[in-house]
Amino acid sequence: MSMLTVHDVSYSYGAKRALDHVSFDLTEGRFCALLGPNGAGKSTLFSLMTRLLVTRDGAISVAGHDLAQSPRAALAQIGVVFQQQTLDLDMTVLQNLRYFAALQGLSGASAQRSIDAALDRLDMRERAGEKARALNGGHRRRMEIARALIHDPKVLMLDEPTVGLDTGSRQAITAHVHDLADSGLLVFWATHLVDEIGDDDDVVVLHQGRVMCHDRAANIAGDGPLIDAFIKMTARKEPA
Ligand SMILES: Nc1ncnc2c1ncn2[C@@H]1O[C@H](COP(=O)(O)OP(=O)(O)OP(=O)(O)O)[C@@H](O)[C@H]1O
Repeated sequence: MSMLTVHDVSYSYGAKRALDHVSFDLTEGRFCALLGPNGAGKSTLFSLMTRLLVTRDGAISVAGHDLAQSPRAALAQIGVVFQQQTLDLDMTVLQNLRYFAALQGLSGASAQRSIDAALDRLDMRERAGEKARALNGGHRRRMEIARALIHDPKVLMLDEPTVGLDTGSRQAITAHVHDLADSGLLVFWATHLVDEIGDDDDVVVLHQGRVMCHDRAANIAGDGPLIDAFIKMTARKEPA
């Protein structure tokens, strides 16, 4: 089933065209990387998908809900982890999650059930009593992913979630998030790091605001490594 549809979306910051007729369609139970170099338009697309920005050029729908016409229904199906950390470091993991659950209208036993389920999915239950400040970078990110799952969305979006993490933490997080896709979520993962993508993952390559291709990673890579295909596809420089 179609979970995230981007249809002919364009966006400009003044004279700067950041997205140019972007279209793709993603289905449930998949890990899809939005792969693009710096400045490709990944964060702009995330901002449009979460309605931090709006455009009249094109349409986005989430789990069948048009984002412009039914924003509440569409946003209810999205869990999002932004590039910048958004935790209260002086609260415990559990307090942070309870606060977010309350913002989502969850309380009491049902909130606790959702929190426990989200912590289990990220293997974070034993950290629930620790202050966020005491967690390492990888565990803070895992907690943010758990938080994004509390309201049981169908789509999990992450904007370059491994920036600044060491190799072990990056690998742990990419493995956890692939497991979430295997359990039925659509995971949409913006990155410029090819090594976070497996052969079986879907990839949308974005460059200078345009979709260069959308296919399985193995098909894009062909006979060589994915990085070579990516560099070739994104070698073209913007005209001065
Ligand atoms: N507020 C803004 N005003 C003007 N131009 C902007 C603004 N934000 C982004 N841009 C430009 O729009 C283009 C797309 O930027 P965007 O941040 O979406 O790319 P990105 O792929 O997320 O890059 P990065 O990986 O560096 O975060 C870039 O050329 C950027 O310079």
